[in-house]
Amino acid sequence: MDNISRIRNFCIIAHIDHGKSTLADRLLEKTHTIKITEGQMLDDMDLERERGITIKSHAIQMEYTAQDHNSYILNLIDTPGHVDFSYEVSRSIAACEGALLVVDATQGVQAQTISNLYMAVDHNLDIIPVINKIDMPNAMPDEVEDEIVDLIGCDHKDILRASAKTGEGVDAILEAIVQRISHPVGERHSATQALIFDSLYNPFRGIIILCKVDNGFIKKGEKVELFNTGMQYVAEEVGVLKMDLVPRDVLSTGEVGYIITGIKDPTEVKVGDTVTSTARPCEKAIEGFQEVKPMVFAGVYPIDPNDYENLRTSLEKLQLNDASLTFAPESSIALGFGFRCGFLGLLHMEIVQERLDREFNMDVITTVPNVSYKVFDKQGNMTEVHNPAGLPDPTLIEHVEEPFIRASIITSTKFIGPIMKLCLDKRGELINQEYVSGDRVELHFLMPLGEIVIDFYDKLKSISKGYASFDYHLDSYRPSKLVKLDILLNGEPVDALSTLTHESNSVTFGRKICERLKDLIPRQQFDIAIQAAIGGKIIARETVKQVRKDVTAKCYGGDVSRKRKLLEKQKRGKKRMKQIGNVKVPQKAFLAVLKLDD
Ligand SMILES: Nc1nc2c(ncn2[C@@H]2O[C@H](COP(=O)(O)OP(=O)(O)OP(=O)(O)O)[C@@H](O)[C@H]2O)c(=O)[nH]1
Repeated sequence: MDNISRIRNFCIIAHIDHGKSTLADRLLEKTHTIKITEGQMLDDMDLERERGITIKSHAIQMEYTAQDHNSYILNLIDTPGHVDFSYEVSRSIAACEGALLVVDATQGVQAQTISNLYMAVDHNLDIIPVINKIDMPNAMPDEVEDEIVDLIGCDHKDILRASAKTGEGVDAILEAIVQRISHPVGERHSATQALIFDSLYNPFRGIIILCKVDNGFIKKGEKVELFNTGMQYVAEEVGVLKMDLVPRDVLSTGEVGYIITGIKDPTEVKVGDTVTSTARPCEKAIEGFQEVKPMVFAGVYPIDPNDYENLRTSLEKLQLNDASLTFAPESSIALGFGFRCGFLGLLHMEIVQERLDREFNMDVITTVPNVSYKVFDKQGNMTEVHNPAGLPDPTLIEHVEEPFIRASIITSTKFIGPIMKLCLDKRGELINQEYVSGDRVELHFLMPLGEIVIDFYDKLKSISKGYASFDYHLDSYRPSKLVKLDILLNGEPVDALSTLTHESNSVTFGRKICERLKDLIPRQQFDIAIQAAIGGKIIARETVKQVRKDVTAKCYGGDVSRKRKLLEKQKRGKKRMKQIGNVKVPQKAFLAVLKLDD
């Protein structure tokens, strides 16, 4: 396909649950790309379907005959909406010329509507605003239209109205994509430059690179080079992405497609890198691609120490299509050998843990998540610490800095009181507040990221009854009075349970953790003392009393098969338990800190 003027590369951006995936399905259906029978076709991972959210971005090509009777190629890149996955949004945006900005007619503009819009505007995308869910009885399309006009400064007539559920207004969206989104620009005859925006792992074919060709072309069978690594490969197969991979002879300027090179090692392919042709090499990589910045770190340890190498391979494979995941080996006295992983947020962390379990059959323990700290010693040297256990001796520390974020919260005025209280309790500072429309306001806070990762999002949702949306970006590192809180089980400190906390509430925090651990650690054959300590001083203590009865006692000498069954059952129940000293600690206990007030 050489006619670049007939290509449209676009993505759909929206706040979570505003209907991106449903609209994507409807576009696929209207263009006869697929027949929708059940559920949403683009969310193909089980996990996505169960959680009803889009985790991974997907790319798919449609053919559409427009009112001008010409046939167009529309490449849609679906994006996730949760705040943890904004990185995936940024890389989809980098491969597109336009975006549908979807806003729910019952909810109006929300925090990620704004942040995604800014990202799209930064990349000079043509924006088509769409008010979705107009079929709902409580839809307020006129009010939402006013909000969008205020936000983008567009004309009322530029805003489309649709229902992704009933299909109303979807034809007009397809026409608008053709008419209002620019076609890609690029030089077919210049050096080859293609942006890798995603990659997939296939056990038979190796790594599948998804890319958009910005300039030049890539031919089947020719040699290609990954710009940043300098590694060369043969493009064994190239093609476009429909519901399946569709092989082609060449991928031309402006096209979105895939390359199979037989690469087996996931670490060789970096999302954001540029692919070029060795015959027509480019001089510079494609710019403007946002570097991935993990915000939250946690230890991930195999329950069975023999699984360490398997865990490494699994993480490498996961990283391949989740470029925002980082990991480095670490060891813990309590847990043995594992990895310190970097995530974009807590939801991302949970999803990685579940994917390790489901897709790679790995049983892992995840430790308390924390942010990264900058530790300055008395000589003025700075080290970045991703694990509280790695904090140097307090006598050597001059000061510690922690990351602060700028949070934006959009809500109804009636929730301002409780939201202010929540943010101030989390050491936040109100910067300003602005009216979005009617009774809705946007609040800006400066807050420590460490407080957000703990349980902020859930609390915000509950106090606002779901009517508050939240977005954030990193502001700066600032000095904070942080202390390390250690947890001891039967007198032994457990490094994997250490946390850094603000001095002002460290004692209350320590007490709450002990109480929570008491509920989470099951009774065993002996009493278990749980203690919290700061700088060697015990500040709280709880005891888990011993069990009285041996569960298998009544089987001794009796029914062997029954006893085996009972043990099997216990074994399954123990799946996510780790033996620390003589105490068995379940996965939940490592994350106790996240749910202190439940
Ligand atoms: N009534 C009605 N419901 C809709 C419409 N569009 C989407 N929905 C519903 O809204 C919910 C969220 O839709 P999704 O398409 O999953 O939203 P999303 O924006 O893709 O969500 P994430 O991928 O998780 O960000 C689902 O229950 C849809 O069935 C619509 O036009 N009308």
